Amino acid sequence: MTRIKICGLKEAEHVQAAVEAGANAIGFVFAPSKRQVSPEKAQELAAGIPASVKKIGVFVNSSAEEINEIVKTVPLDYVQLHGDESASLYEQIEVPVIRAISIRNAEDVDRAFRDAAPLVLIDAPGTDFRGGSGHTFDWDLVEKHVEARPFILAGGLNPDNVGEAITRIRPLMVDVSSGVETDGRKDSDKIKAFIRAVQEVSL
Ligand SMILES: O=C(O)c1ccccc1N[C@@H]1O[C@H](COP(=O)(O)O)[C@@H](O)[C@H]1O
Repeated sequence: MTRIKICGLKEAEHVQAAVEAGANAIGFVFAPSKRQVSPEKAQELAAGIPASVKKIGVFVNSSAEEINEIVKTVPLDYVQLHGDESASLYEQIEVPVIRAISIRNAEDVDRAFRDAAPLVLIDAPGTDFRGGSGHTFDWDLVEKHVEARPFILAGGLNPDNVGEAITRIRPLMVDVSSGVETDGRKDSDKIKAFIRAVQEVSL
């Protein structure tokens, strides 16, 4: 079944809703963002997440030292890099890297599918921040690459469009933030609806 990441969580009730509904991964944003959490808050939230649910930290242009310091505080399983980090940083980080690449054109898709990171995430370009814009990108650009390697799909997903995304480009994992919010705050009903929508199409 397609795996599910719910990103940008800051409150225990939303973490609980995501875990109980069947999320496979929870994302904490440590980068500048309206969804940013402190390492201490993420540590507290992570304590309530079972080991089977992966904890993923989102960073933009932090150094390996800064990232590894947070990995010591919060038991992260992966770090997701959304900035201009080079591949040489990957091996300096203590947990596996998910490389996020913004897709504007076919060259960006080629670059994403060639990246050296253990996992790649393809996303729409950010607006105010380096991700989490709530916008989709042109999924047609990806269709010819989908067999090349497993990938994570992000960017403007929501309970209404995630089924079509899975059917068309078959990602390993789908990742959502804006699409499960109401008025800028996570919404437990939308989190559950998103997870249900993935489960229905993945049967
Ligand atoms: O969510 C953020 O605020 C954010 C800030 C900086 C970098 C990445 C961020 N989030 C990631 O963006 C994508 C897509 O989110 P959306 O569903 O379109 O809102 C997702 O991978 C988040 O992890």
